[in-house]
Amino acid sequence: MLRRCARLLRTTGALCGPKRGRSFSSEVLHVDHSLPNPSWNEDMRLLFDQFMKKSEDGSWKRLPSYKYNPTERIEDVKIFFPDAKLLKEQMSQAQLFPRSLGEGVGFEYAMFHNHVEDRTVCIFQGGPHLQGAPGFLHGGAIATMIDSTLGMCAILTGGIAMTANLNINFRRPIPLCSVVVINCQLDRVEGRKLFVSCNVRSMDEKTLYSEATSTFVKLDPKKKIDIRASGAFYTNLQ
Ligand SMILES: CCCCCC/C=C\CCCCCCCC(=O)SCCNC(=O)CCNC(=O)[C@H](O)C(C)(C)COP(=O)(O)OP(=O)(O)OC[C@H]1O[C@@H](n2cnc3c(N)ncnc32)[C@H](O)[C@@H]1OP(=O)(O)O
Repeated sequence: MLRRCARLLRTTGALCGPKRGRSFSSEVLHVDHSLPNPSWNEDMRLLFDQFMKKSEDGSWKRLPSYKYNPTERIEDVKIFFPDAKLLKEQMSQAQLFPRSLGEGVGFEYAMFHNHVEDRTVCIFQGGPHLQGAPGFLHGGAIATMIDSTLGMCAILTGGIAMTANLNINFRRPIPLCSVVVINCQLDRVEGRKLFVSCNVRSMDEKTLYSEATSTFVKLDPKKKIDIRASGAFYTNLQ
């Protein structure tokens, strides 16, 4: 495992985050990070190929994933924010948290969604900078990927929604640099509430690492979100 981590560390830093005031080439802005890169180990590639095969008949779809907000996404969420100008300024500097670390050292993942079954699967290789207990993934890193996968499952089914509640049972520690599969499903919808759940298992499915249930709430366009009310977020960007 240590040798694998060392190899991952050597591949670090292919893409650095934007610095304020700099502009980015469309090459950087439009990199789809859910495609294989040199830091992916054999297990990750094998699972990716298996899901790509499943996607051939259209039942599963690979979800592209970008570090920076595509313009269309800003348009999608504008309706919930009273100050569209401020939103645009802030979002132009923002990076998707799980994509904000260098290649191979943080969150390497690809998600696939099945629209018929309302299921989302994430194949996830947690890199050496996500360590919690020595040799194992940090619980917060696991929670991040669980939240992100549940979030995609909820959003793709119900539209723009946010995590209202997330319960996780951590059953076994996840070895650093190993590959796990996060299997999410939409359980039910009640009004604006989307109930989703998932488990995190080893590639051979024999080890159950974690289980989670969550409630996402669809945002109500009548309730605008005032970015200025969130002082920390706003002042950090000044
Ligand atoms: C932002 C969308 C982006 C879209 C683009 C997609 C791009 C990339 C996707 C990546 C995936 C990311 C996934 C990660 C998601 C997150 O981590 S979100 C961050 C963490 N969450 C938050 O910060 C949310 C903070 N909370 C709120 O803003 C609000 O509380 C709320 C929006 C969740 C709900 O507020 P409101 O709309 O006012 O709803 P209410 O009227 O209060 O309640 C509606 C019903 O929901 C029930 N409810 C509310 N809160 C909870 C709760 N904590 N637990 C359980 N249930 C809750 C409430 O009881 C109401 O139910 P009834 O209708 O009365 O039955």
